[in-house]
Amino acid sequence: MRLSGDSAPGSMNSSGSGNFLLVPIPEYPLLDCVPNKTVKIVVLGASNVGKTALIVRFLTKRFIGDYEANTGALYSRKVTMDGEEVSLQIQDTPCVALQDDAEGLYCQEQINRSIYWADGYVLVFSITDNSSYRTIQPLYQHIRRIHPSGNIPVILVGNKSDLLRARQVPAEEGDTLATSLGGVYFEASARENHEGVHAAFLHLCQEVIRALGGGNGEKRKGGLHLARPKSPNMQELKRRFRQVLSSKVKSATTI
Ligand SMILES: Nc1nc2c(ncn2[C@@H]2O[C@H](COP(=O)(O)OP(=O)(O)OP(=O)(O)O)[C@@H](O)[C@H]2O)c(=O)[nH]1
Repeated sequence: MRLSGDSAPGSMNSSGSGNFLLVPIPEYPLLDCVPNKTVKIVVLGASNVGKTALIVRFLTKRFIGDYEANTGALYSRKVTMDGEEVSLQIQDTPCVALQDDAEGLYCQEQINRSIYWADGYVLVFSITDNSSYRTIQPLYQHIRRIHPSGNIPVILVGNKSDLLRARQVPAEEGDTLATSLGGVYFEASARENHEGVHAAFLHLCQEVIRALGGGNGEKRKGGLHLARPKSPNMQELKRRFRQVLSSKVKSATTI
């Protein structure tokens, strides 16, 4: 899902649907990235598992409960990790779904772009929804098809751990699956707890930095060649850039 009003990050504007709160997420311009240290993370999973809620919890420490339908927002943040400044970019995505044969995935092109673009992957299911758990393996295989070689930094998050009575997926299954994907399993509740969510994202960031060799953020780009995902932030940036250009042209022509 998508945060209401996230095209105007950082503002407290309450316009738009009255049913949704706007959480201000501190942003900085993408052009202002920390040189050579950018960590790009994409959050993937089935519908209603809490992808947006986890991102919002991680970035704002808050849980707001209701979110608008997701169009794939990109959030950017400067963070300090192990004493070093890092540009962190987190891509929210529309849901993926299993095909009828339960092997393949319905997956929008926008998601493929995000998978290609990212350095690290948060695969989310809900512990209360077994079918969301069953999408994880095909989802990982899909990522593998886009990145056929090399290490894929990945974590598996079983969200909604506050709903213990409705649990459909035992923790051991999450653990086993994560291990088989070469990642670590985190159980978390975006609703109830910031620490678990924070620990999960932090772990992935560290894995990504390690995989990039502490290097320049440029990684293996085997497989498909896909453009960077479009995001509200980039579009806004381009709009501003065009504005500046056209004002320069105007002032140049009036001299
Ligand atoms: N109880 C509980 N509810 C949660 C938790 N995380 C999210 N939710 C609720 O689950 C619903 C879906 O959350 P979203 O963050 O919109 O999920 P999403 O995966 O982005 O959904 P899609 O846009 O369908 O892909 C919302 O009603 C949230 O309030 C959680 O940890 N515990």
